[in-house]
Amino acid sequence: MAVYTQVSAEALSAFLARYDAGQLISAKGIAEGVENSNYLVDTTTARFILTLYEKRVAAGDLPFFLALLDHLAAKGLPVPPAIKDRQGVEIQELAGRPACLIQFLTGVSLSHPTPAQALAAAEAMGAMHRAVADFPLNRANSMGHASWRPLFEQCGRDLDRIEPGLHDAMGEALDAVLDGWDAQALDACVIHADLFPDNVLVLGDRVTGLIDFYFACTDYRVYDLAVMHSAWSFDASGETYAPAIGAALVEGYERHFPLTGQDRAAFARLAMGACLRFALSRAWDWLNTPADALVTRKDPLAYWRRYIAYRDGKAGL
Ligand SMILES: Nc1ncnc2c1ncn2[C@@H]1O[C@H](COP(=O)(O)OP(=O)(O)OP(=O)(O)O)[C@@H](O)[C@H]1O
Ligand SMILES: N[C@@H](CCO)C(=O)O
Repeated sequence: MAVYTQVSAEALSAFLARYDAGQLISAKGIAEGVENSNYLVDTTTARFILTLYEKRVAAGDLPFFLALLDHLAAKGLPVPPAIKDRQGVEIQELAGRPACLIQFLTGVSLSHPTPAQALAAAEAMGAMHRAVADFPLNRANSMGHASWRPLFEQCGRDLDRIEPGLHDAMGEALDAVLDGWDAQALDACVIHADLFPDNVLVLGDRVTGLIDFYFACTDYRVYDLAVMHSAWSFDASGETYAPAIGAALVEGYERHFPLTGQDRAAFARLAMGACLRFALSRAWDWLNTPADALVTRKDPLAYWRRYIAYRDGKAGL
């Protein structure tokens, strides 16, 4: 369960008093997610999400994320902007953490997407990439390719505790994927970088929310599609590839950005890179989260298996 920071009713009532947001009725910790602490907050006037930012979100990056959400919301994308208090302040401090009160969006977090939902979500990602064309800010990708080897080295030989031989196999994978990564002549823009099914809200086949922009950054545009492809087109164990979902993602995305020959040629490497990014962040968390923590650790091997599928041409475009 992703509630790392507990908030008392008194502290939350005092926090809400800064806003025109009614009186506190209830606040429930949200089980989903691994990065931040999230509460569903009901007041006498509305429902909100309260997010307290934890380990991987630097407070100094919050103005970028919130400006991006405001920009996308102003263009009609279904993203949840932060609420401003009476003084116009969006970023507060609560229980010792940076905190924001966020607009609640209706819809259901996806766990087992259908091809129609995949198509709609990838189309929404394409619309997002269009909408950032005049967004003036940039943010380096803190979980981008330059961070993978340092993270691998921090995990070190402990990787072999996850699976014997994993350390050397991942080392070889990094050598192969990183060689020439920088030299790829691909478009870059602000991307979501973590658009997993659980970060898309839907009602039926309609996308009602794109959420969790806290890895958003400037990187190769098609890398965002590759992240999405790796997250959506496999079962949870990473063993079974679902080509119909993969094809639906590409079809949806191409409604905004038809893939060029260069995009297609780069795709397998981008997807392998995405797999290493998530295998490594999961491995780090796996090795450093106590087994009795109130958060469900995500399986790094489920991402390592995806890497092998892309490498061996068993998944892809
Ligand atoms: N604005 C919102 N409106 C409605 N529900 C939301 C909103 N923001 C978050 N949620 C709910 O809270 C859950 C957790 O949120 P979120 O994915 O942002 O957490 P996280 O810890 O950052 O997750 P992750 O592990 O994906 O990085 C979501 O799956 C969704 O159900
Ligand atoms: N979406 C990521 C968590 C955020 O880094 C994962 O499933 O590993």
